[in-house]
Amino acid sequence: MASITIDGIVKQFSGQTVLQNLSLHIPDGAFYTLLGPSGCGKTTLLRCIAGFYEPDGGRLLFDQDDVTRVSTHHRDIGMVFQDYALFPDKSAFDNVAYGLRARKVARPEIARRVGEALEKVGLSALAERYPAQMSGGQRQRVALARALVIRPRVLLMDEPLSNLDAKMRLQMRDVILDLVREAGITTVFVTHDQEEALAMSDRIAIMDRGSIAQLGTPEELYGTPVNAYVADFIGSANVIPVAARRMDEGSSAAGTAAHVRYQLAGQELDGVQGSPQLAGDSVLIARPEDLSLMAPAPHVPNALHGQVLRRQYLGFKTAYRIALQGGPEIRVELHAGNTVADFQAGDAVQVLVPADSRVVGA
Ligand SMILES: Nc1ncnc2c1ncn2[C@@H]1O[C@H](COP(=O)(O)OP(=O)(O)OP(=O)(O)O)[C@@H](O)[C@H]1O
Repeated sequence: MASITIDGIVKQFSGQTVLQNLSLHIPDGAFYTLLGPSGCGKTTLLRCIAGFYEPDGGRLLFDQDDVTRVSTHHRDIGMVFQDYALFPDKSAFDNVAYGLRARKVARPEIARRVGEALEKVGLSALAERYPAQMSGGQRQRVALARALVIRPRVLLMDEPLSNLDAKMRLQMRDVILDLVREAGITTVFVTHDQEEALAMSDRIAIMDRGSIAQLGTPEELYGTPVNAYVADFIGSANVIPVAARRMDEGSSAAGTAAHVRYQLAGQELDGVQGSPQLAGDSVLIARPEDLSLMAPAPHVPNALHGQVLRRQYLGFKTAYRIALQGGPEIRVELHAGNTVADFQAGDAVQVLVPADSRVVGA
Protein backbone atom coordinates (compact mmCIF):
# COMPACT_ATOMS: atom_id res chain seq x y z
CA MET A 1 0.00 0.00 0.00
CA ALA A 2 1.19 3.48 -0.74
CA SER A 3 0.00 7.02 -1.25
CA ILE A 4 0.42 8.43 -4.75
CA THR A 5 1.72 11.95 -5.35
CA ILE A 6 1.48 13.33 -8.86
CA ASP A 7 3.55 16.48 -8.87
CA GLY A 8 3.28 18.76 -11.92
CA ILE A 9 3.13 16.00 -14.52
CA VAL A 10 3.38 17.13 -18.14
CA LYS A 11 2.82 14.77 -21.07
CA GLN A 12 2.98 15.63 -24.72
CA PHE A 13 2.39 13.59 -27.86
CA SER A 14 3.97 14.99 -31.02
CA GLY A 15 3.88 18.56 -29.74
CA GLN A 16 0.31 18.33 -28.35
CA THR A 17 0.14 18.78 -24.57
CA VAL A 18 -2.16 16.11 -23.19
CA LEU A 19 -1.41 16.58 -19.47
CA GLN A 20 -0.71 20.12 -18.36
CA ASN A 21 1.30 20.43 -15.19
CA LEU A 22 -1.14 18.21 -13.35
CA SER A 23 -0.87 17.63 -9.59
CA LEU A 24 -2.90 15.29 -7.40
CA HIS A 25 -2.28 13.57 -4.07
CA ILE A 26 -4.04 10.28 -3.40
CA PRO A 27 -3.79 9.15 0.24
CA ASP A 28 -2.86 5.61 1.17
CA GLY A 29 -5.88 3.33 0.91
CA ALA A 30 -8.17 5.81 -0.87
CA PHE A 31 -10.35 5.12 -3.92
CA TYR A 32 -9.95 7.98 -6.41
CA THR A 33 -11.66 8.23 -9.77
CA LEU A 34 -10.53 10.13 -12.84
CA LEU A 35 -13.68 11.23 -14.65
CA GLY A 36 -14.04 13.23 -17.82
CA PRO A 37 -15.09 13.15 -21.46
CA SER A 38 -13.27 11.21 -24.15
CA GLY A 39 -9.84 12.64 -24.87
CA CYS A 40 -9.40 14.65 -21.65
CA GLY A 41 -6.32 12.64 -20.65
CA LYS A 42 -7.60 10.09 -18.10
CA THR A 43 -5.91 7.06 -19.65
CA THR A 44 -2.73 9.00 -20.30
CA LEU A 45 -2.52 9.97 -16.62
CA LEU A 46 -3.19 6.38 -15.52
CA ARG A 47 -0.52 5.14 -17.92
CA CYS A 48 1.96 7.64 -16.49
CA ILE A 49 1.20 6.31 -12.99
CA ALA A 50 1.64 2.76 -14.31
CA GLY A 51 4.92 3.61 -16.03
CA PHE A 52 3.74 2.79 -19.57
CA TYR A 53 4.40 6.43 -20.46
CA GLU A 54 7.30 8.50 -19.25
CA PRO A 55 6.17 12.05 -18.45
CA ASP A 56 7.90 15.00 -20.12
CA GLY A 57 7.94 16.89 -16.84
CA GLY A 58 7.04 16.55 -13.18
CA ARG A 59 7.45 13.76 -10.64
CA LEU A 60 5.55 10.75 -9.44
CA LEU A 61 5.93 9.41 -5.90
CA PHE A 62 4.63 6.26 -4.23
CA ASP A 63 4.84 7.26 -0.56
CA GLN A 64 8.21 9.02 -0.44
CA ASP A 65 9.74 6.95 -3.28
CA ASP A 66 10.31 8.82 -6.53
CA VAL A 67 9.19 6.29 -9.16
CA THR A 68 9.16 8.70 -12.13
CA ARG A 69 11.93 6.80 -13.90
CA VAL A 70 11.23 3.36 -12.44
CA SER A 71 10.02 0.75 -14.96
CA THR A 72 6.44 -0.56 -14.77
CA HIS A 73 7.81 -3.93 -13.78
CA HIS A 74 9.44 -2.52 -10.66
CA ARG A 75 6.61 -0.20 -9.58
CA ASP A 76 4.61 -2.93 -7.88
CA ILE A 77 1.25 -2.04 -9.40
CA GLY A 78 -1.83 -4.10 -10.15
CA MET A 79 -3.65 -3.18 -13.33
CA VAL A 80 -7.13 -4.02 -14.66
CA PHE A 81 -8.11 -3.06 -18.20
CA GLN A 82 -11.37 -2.61 -20.06
CA ASP A 83 -10.65 -5.61 -22.33
CA TYR A 84 -9.49 -7.85 -19.41
CA ALA A 85 -6.13 -8.57 -21.13
CA LEU A 86 -6.07 -12.19 -19.93
CA PHE A 87 -3.76 -14.78 -21.48
CA PRO A 88 -6.14 -16.71 -23.77
CA ASP A 89 -4.08 -19.92 -23.59
CA LYS A 90 -3.98 -20.03 -19.77
CA SER A 91 -6.67 -21.22 -17.39
CA ALA A 92 -8.17 -18.89 -14.79
CA PHE A 93 -5.81 -20.44 -12.22
CA ASP A 94 -2.73 -19.92 -14.40
CA ASN A 95 -3.74 -16.37 -15.30
CA VAL A 96 -3.97 -15.48 -11.61
CA ALA A 97 -0.77 -17.41 -10.79
CA TYR A 98 1.26 -15.62 -13.48
CA GLY A 99 2.52 -12.71 -11.38
CA LEU A 100 3.42 -14.96 -8.47
CA ARG A 101 5.40 -17.33 -10.71
CA ALA A 102 7.22 -14.36 -12.21
CA ARG A 103 8.15 -13.36 -8.66
CA LYS A 104 9.43 -16.87 -7.95
CA VAL A 105 6.96 -17.51 -5.15
CA ALA A 106 7.09 -21.13 -3.91
CA ARG A 107 4.58 -23.57 -5.44
CA PRO A 108 2.50 -24.37 -2.32
CA GLU A 109 2.26 -20.65 -1.54
CA ILE A 110 1.08 -20.00 -5.13
CA ALA A 111 -1.60 -22.69 -4.84
CA ARG A 112 -2.79 -21.21 -1.57
CA ARG A 113 -2.85 -17.57 -2.68
CA VAL A 114 -4.43 -18.23 -6.08
CA GLY A 115 -7.07 -20.43 -4.44
CA GLU A 116 -7.83 -17.66 -1.96
CA ALA A 117 -7.95 -14.99 -4.69
CA LEU A 118 -10.33 -17.03 -6.87
CA GLU A 119 -12.54 -17.69 -3.88
CA LYS A 120 -12.74 -13.97 -3.10
CA VAL A 121 -14.01 -13.21 -6.61
CA GLY A 122 -16.40 -16.18 -6.46
CA LEU A 123 -14.66 -18.27 -9.12
CA SER A 124 -13.30 -21.28 -7.22
CA ALA A 125 -15.39 -23.62 -9.35
CA LEU A 126 -14.04 -22.19 -12.62
CA ALA A 127 -10.31 -22.38 -11.89
CA GLU A 128 -9.60 -24.66 -14.86
CA ARG A 129 -11.68 -22.72 -17.40
CA TYR A 130 -10.02 -20.76 -20.21
CA PRO A 131 -11.01 -17.13 -20.89
CA ALA A 132 -12.99 -18.09 -24.01
CA GLN A 133 -15.16 -20.33 -21.82
CA MET A 134 -16.09 -17.53 -19.44
CA SER A 135 -18.53 -14.59 -19.50
CA GLY A 136 -17.31 -10.99 -19.52
CA GLY A 137 -18.06 -10.60 -15.82
CA GLN A 138 -16.16 -13.79 -14.99
CA ARG A 139 -13.18 -12.70 -17.07
CA GLN A 140 -13.11 -9.36 -15.30
CA ARG A 141 -13.15 -11.19 -11.95
CA VAL A 142 -10.13 -13.21 -13.07
CA ALA A 143 -8.39 -9.98 -14.09
CA LEU A 144 -9.19 -8.48 -10.69
CA ALA A 145 -7.91 -11.56 -8.83
CA ARG A 146 -4.74 -11.49 -10.97
CA ALA A 147 -4.13 -7.83 -10.15
CA LEU A 148 -4.69 -8.23 -6.41
CA VAL A 149 -2.98 -11.58 -5.78
CA ILE A 150 0.48 -9.98 -6.02
CA ARG A 151 -0.51 -7.56 -3.22
CA PRO A 152 0.53 -4.50 -5.21
CA ARG A 153 1.20 -1.07 -3.69
CA VAL A 154 -1.45 0.54 -5.89
CA LEU A 155 -4.30 -0.72 -8.06
CA LEU A 156 -4.98 1.01 -11.38
CA MET A 157 -8.21 0.33 -13.25
CA ASP A 158 -8.95 1.63 -16.75
CA GLU A 159 -12.69 1.53 -17.51
CA PRO A 160 -12.92 -2.01 -16.10
CA LEU A 161 -16.71 -2.16 -16.32
CA SER A 162 -17.32 -0.70 -19.79
CA ASN A 163 -17.53 -4.02 -21.61
CA LEU A 164 -20.07 -5.53 -19.24
CA ASP A 165 -23.84 -5.40 -19.54
CA ALA A 166 -25.75 -3.06 -17.24
CA LYS A 167 -26.66 -5.67 -14.63
CA MET A 168 -23.16 -7.12 -14.41
CA ARG A 169 -21.71 -3.60 -14.18
CA LEU A 170 -23.73 -2.97 -11.04
CA GLN A 171 -22.69 -6.30 -9.52
CA MET A 172 -19.02 -5.75 -10.33
CA ARG A 173 -19.07 -2.33 -8.64
CA ASP A 174 -19.73 -4.13 -5.37
CA VAL A 175 -17.22 -6.90 -6.04
CA ILE A 176 -14.50 -4.32 -6.72
CA LEU A 177 -15.36 -2.15 -3.72
CA ASP A 178 -15.50 -5.13 -1.35
CA LEU A 179 -12.12 -6.38 -2.53
CA VAL A 180 -10.25 -3.09 -2.52
CA ARG A 181 -11.69 -2.10 0.86
CA GLU A 182 -10.70 -5.45 2.34
CA ALA A 183 -7.19 -5.18 0.90
CA GLY A 184 -7.03 -1.47 1.91
CA ILE A 185 -5.32 -0.78 -1.38
CA THR A 186 -4.89 2.68 -2.94
CA THR A 187 -6.96 2.62 -6.13
CA VAL A 188 -7.12 4.88 -9.18
CA PHE A 189 -10.18 4.17 -11.29
CA VAL A 190 -10.81 5.64 -14.73
CA THR A 191 -14.31 6.00 -16.10
CA HIS A 192 -16.44 8.30 -18.19
CA ASP A 193 -19.58 7.08 -16.39
CA GLN A 194 -20.55 9.72 -13.84
CA GLU A 195 -22.93 7.48 -11.91
CA GLU A 196 -20.21 4.87 -11.49
CA ALA A 197 -17.86 7.57 -10.24
CA LEU A 198 -20.41 8.92 -7.76
CA ALA A 199 -21.29 5.47 -6.47
CA MET A 200 -17.77 4.16 -5.95
CA SER A 201 -15.33 6.93 -5.14
CA ASP A 202 -13.92 8.56 -2.03
CA ARG A 203 -12.95 11.45 -4.27
CA ILE A 204 -13.41 12.24 -7.95
CA ALA A 205 -11.06 14.31 -10.10
CA ILE A 206 -13.03 15.83 -12.96
CA MET A 207 -10.64 16.32 -15.85
CA ASP A 208 -10.89 18.94 -18.58
CA ARG A 209 -8.35 19.03 -21.41
CA GLY A 210 -5.41 17.68 -19.46
CA SER A 211 -6.08 19.47 -16.17
CA ILE A 212 -8.17 18.79 -13.11
CA ALA A 213 -11.23 21.04 -13.19
CA GLN A 214 -12.28 20.04 -9.66
CA LEU A 215 -11.32 17.45 -7.08
CA GLY A 216 -13.87 16.58 -4.44
CA THR A 217 -16.09 14.05 -2.77
CA PRO A 218 -19.13 13.01 -4.79
CA GLU A 219 -21.27 15.23 -2.55
CA GLU A 220 -19.00 18.26 -3.04
CA LEU A 221 -18.95 17.90 -6.81
CA TYR A 222 -22.70 17.51 -7.04
CA GLY A 223 -23.54 20.19 -4.48
CA THR A 224 -20.87 22.82 -5.09
CA PRO A 225 -19.46 22.53 -8.60
CA VAL A 226 -16.84 25.22 -9.25
CA ASN A 227 -18.00 25.94 -12.78
CA ALA A 228 -20.58 25.12 -15.43
CA TYR A 229 -18.35 22.41 -16.94
CA VAL A 230 -18.26 20.42 -13.71
CA ALA A 231 -21.94 21.07 -12.96
CA ASP A 232 -22.96 19.81 -16.34
CA PHE A 233 -20.66 16.81 -16.28
CA ILE A 234 -21.77 15.48 -12.94
CA GLY A 235 -25.53 15.10 -12.85
CA SER A 236 -27.51 17.37 -15.07
CA ALA A 237 -27.61 21.07 -14.46
CA ASN A 238 -29.34 24.11 -15.88
CA VAL A 239 -26.79 26.76 -16.71
CA ILE A 240 -28.52 30.13 -16.87
CA PRO A 241 -26.51 33.19 -17.95
CA VAL A 242 -27.22 36.12 -15.64
CA ALA A 243 -26.10 39.74 -15.57
CA ALA A 244 -24.48 40.84 -12.33
CA ARG A 245 -25.19 44.24 -10.79
CA ARG A 246 -23.02 45.51 -7.98
CA MET A 247 -24.86 47.12 -5.08
CA ASP A 248 -23.14 49.28 -2.49
CA GLU A 249 -24.77 49.24 0.90
CA GLY A 250 -23.54 52.24 2.88
CA SER A 251 -20.29 52.41 4.77
CA SER A 252 -19.07 50.91 7.98
CA ALA A 253 -15.78 50.93 9.85
CA ALA A 254 -14.73 47.99 7.72
CA GLY A 255 -15.33 49.94 4.52
CA THR A 256 -18.09 49.86 1.96
CA ALA A 257 -20.11 46.68 2.07
CA ALA A 258 -20.80 45.50 -1.44
CA HIS A 259 -22.83 42.68 -2.77
CA VAL A 260 -24.11 41.60 -6.10
CA ARG A 261 -27.58 41.07 -7.48
CA TYR A 262 -28.40 39.08 -10.55
CA GLN A 263 -30.84 39.64 -13.38
CA LEU A 264 -32.11 37.65 -16.30
CA ALA A 265 -33.74 39.71 -19.06
CA GLY A 266 -34.70 42.42 -16.59
CA GLN A 267 -36.08 40.00 -14.00
CA GLU A 268 -34.40 40.43 -10.63
CA LEU A 269 -33.21 37.49 -8.57
CA ASP A 270 -33.38 39.47 -5.32
CA GLY A 271 -32.55 36.71 -2.91
CA VAL A 272 -29.64 35.01 -4.65
CA GLN A 273 -26.52 36.37 -3.03
CA GLY A 274 -23.47 36.67 -5.20
CA SER A 275 -19.92 37.35 -4.33
CA PRO A 276 -18.62 40.87 -5.05
CA GLN A 277 -15.77 39.27 -6.98
CA LEU A 278 -18.31 38.01 -9.50
CA ALA A 279 -19.29 41.33 -11.00
CA GLY A 280 -18.99 40.33 -14.65
CA ASP A 281 -21.00 37.91 -16.73
CA SER A 282 -21.97 34.98 -14.60
CA VAL A 283 -23.95 31.79 -14.78
CA LEU A 284 -26.46 30.51 -12.29
CA ILE A 285 -26.31 26.75 -11.82
CA ALA A 286 -29.51 25.02 -10.81
CA ARG A 287 -30.22 21.31 -10.64
CA PRO A 288 -33.59 20.40 -12.22
CA GLU A 289 -34.78 18.91 -8.92
CA ASP A 290 -33.96 22.12 -6.99
CA LEU A 291 -36.32 24.27 -9.05
CA SER A 292 -40.07 24.48 -8.58
CA LEU A 293 -42.98 25.90 -10.54
CA MET A 294 -45.97 28.07 -9.78
CA ALA A 295 -48.65 29.90 -11.72
CA PRO A 296 -47.59 33.50 -12.56
CA ALA A 297 -48.24 35.93 -9.71
CA PRO A 298 -46.96 39.45 -8.98
CA HIS A 299 -44.07 40.24 -6.65
CA VAL A 300 -42.68 36.76 -6.17
CA PRO A 301 -39.00 36.93 -5.21
CA ASN A 302 -36.49 34.83 -7.16
CA ALA A 303 -39.00 33.83 -9.78
CA LEU A 304 -38.33 33.77 -13.50
CA HIS A 305 -41.14 33.88 -16.05
CA GLY A 306 -41.34 31.16 -18.65
CA GLN A 307 -43.55 28.87 -20.63
CA VAL A 308 -43.89 25.10 -20.51
CA LEU A 309 -42.70 23.54 -23.78
CA ARG A 310 -43.17 19.92 -22.80
CA ARG A 311 -44.36 17.92 -19.82
CA GLN A 312 -43.13 14.36 -19.38
CA TYR A 313 -44.63 12.10 -16.73
CA LEU A 314 -41.93 9.71 -15.47
CA GLY A 315 -43.68 7.93 -12.61
CA PHE A 316 -41.75 9.03 -9.56
CA LYS A 317 -41.24 12.49 -11.03
CA THR A 318 -42.53 14.78 -13.75
CA ALA A 319 -40.05 16.62 -15.96
CA TYR A 320 -40.84 19.94 -17.59
CA ARG A 321 -38.96 21.67 -20.37
CA ILE A 322 -39.41 25.40 -19.86
CA ALA A 323 -38.47 28.31 -22.12
CA LEU A 324 -37.38 31.14 -19.83
CA GLN A 325 -38.40 34.62 -20.93
CA GLY A 326 -35.28 36.17 -22.43
CA GLY A 327 -33.23 33.13 -21.44
CA PRO A 328 -32.39 29.56 -22.29
CA GLU A 329 -34.55 26.46 -22.14
CA ILE A 330 -34.25 24.70 -18.83
CA ARG A 331 -35.41 21.49 -17.21
CA VAL A 332 -37.42 21.34 -14.01
CA GLU A 333 -38.21 18.08 -12.21
CA LEU A 334 -40.99 17.83 -9.66
CA HIS A 335 -41.13 14.71 -7.56
CA ALA A 336 -44.37 12.87 -7.03
CA GLY A 337 -45.69 13.62 -3.59
CA ASN A 338 -44.72 17.29 -3.71
CA THR A 339 -48.08 19.00 -3.47
CA VAL A 340 -47.65 21.33 -6.40
CA ALA A 341 -49.97 22.28 -9.17
CA ASP A 342 -49.43 20.46 -12.42
CA PHE A 343 -48.79 22.29 -15.67
CA GLN A 344 -49.22 21.46 -19.34
CA ALA A 345 -47.39 22.45 -22.51
CA GLY A 346 -48.24 26.04 -23.38
CA ASP A 347 -48.91 27.15 -19.77
CA ALA A 348 -47.25 30.31 -18.53
CA VAL A 349 -45.35 29.61 -15.30
CA GLN A 350 -42.91 31.09 -12.85
CA VAL A 351 -39.79 29.12 -12.03
CA LEU A 352 -38.72 29.52 -8.42
CA VAL A 353 -34.97 29.66 -8.00
CA PRO A 354 -33.63 28.70 -4.55
CA ALA A 355 -31.89 31.58 -2.79
CA ASP A 356 -28.82 29.42 -2.15
CA SER A 357 -28.31 28.68 -5.86
CA ARG A 358 -24.73 28.81 -6.99
CA VAL A 359 -23.53 31.57 -9.25
CA VAL A 360 -20.09 31.17 -10.80
CA GLY A 361 -18.06 32.98 -13.42
CA ALA A 362 -19.22 32.42 -16.98
N1 LIG B 1 0.08 7.19 -27.81
C1 LIG B 1 -0.47 8.35 -28.21
N2 LIG B 1 0.04 9.04 -29.27
C2 LIG B 1 -0.50 10.22 -29.63
N3 LIG B 1 -1.56 10.80 -29.03
C3 LIG B 1 -2.12 10.17 -27.99
C4 LIG B 1 -1.59 8.91 -27.53
N4 LIG B 1 -2.35 8.53 -26.46
C5 LIG B 1 -3.29 9.48 -26.29
N5 LIG B 1 -3.14 10.47 -27.20
C6 LIG B 1 -3.98 11.69 -27.29
O1 LIG B 1 -4.04 12.28 -26.01
C7 LIG B 1 -5.33 12.77 -25.70
C8 LIG B 1 -5.83 12.14 -24.42
O2 LIG B 1 -6.04 10.75 -24.61
P1 LIG B 1 -6.47 9.77 -23.45
O3 LIG B 1 -6.55 8.40 -24.02
O4 LIG B 1 -5.63 9.99 -22.27
O5 LIG B 1 -7.94 10.31 -23.16
P2 LIG B 1 -9.09 9.68 -22.27
O6 LIG B 1 -9.59 10.79 -21.41
O7 LIG B 1 -8.62 8.46 -21.59
O8 LIG B 1 -10.17 9.34 -23.35
P3 LIG B 1 -11.12 8.04 -23.55
O9 LIG B 1 -12.21 8.15 -22.52
O10 LIG B 1 -11.63 8.20 -24.95
O11 LIG B 1 -10.25 6.84 -23.37
C9 LIG B 1 -6.19 12.47 -26.92
O12 LIG B 1 -6.24 13.64 -27.70
C10 LIG B 1 -5.42 11.38 -27.62
O13 LIG B 1 -5.65 11.43 -29.00
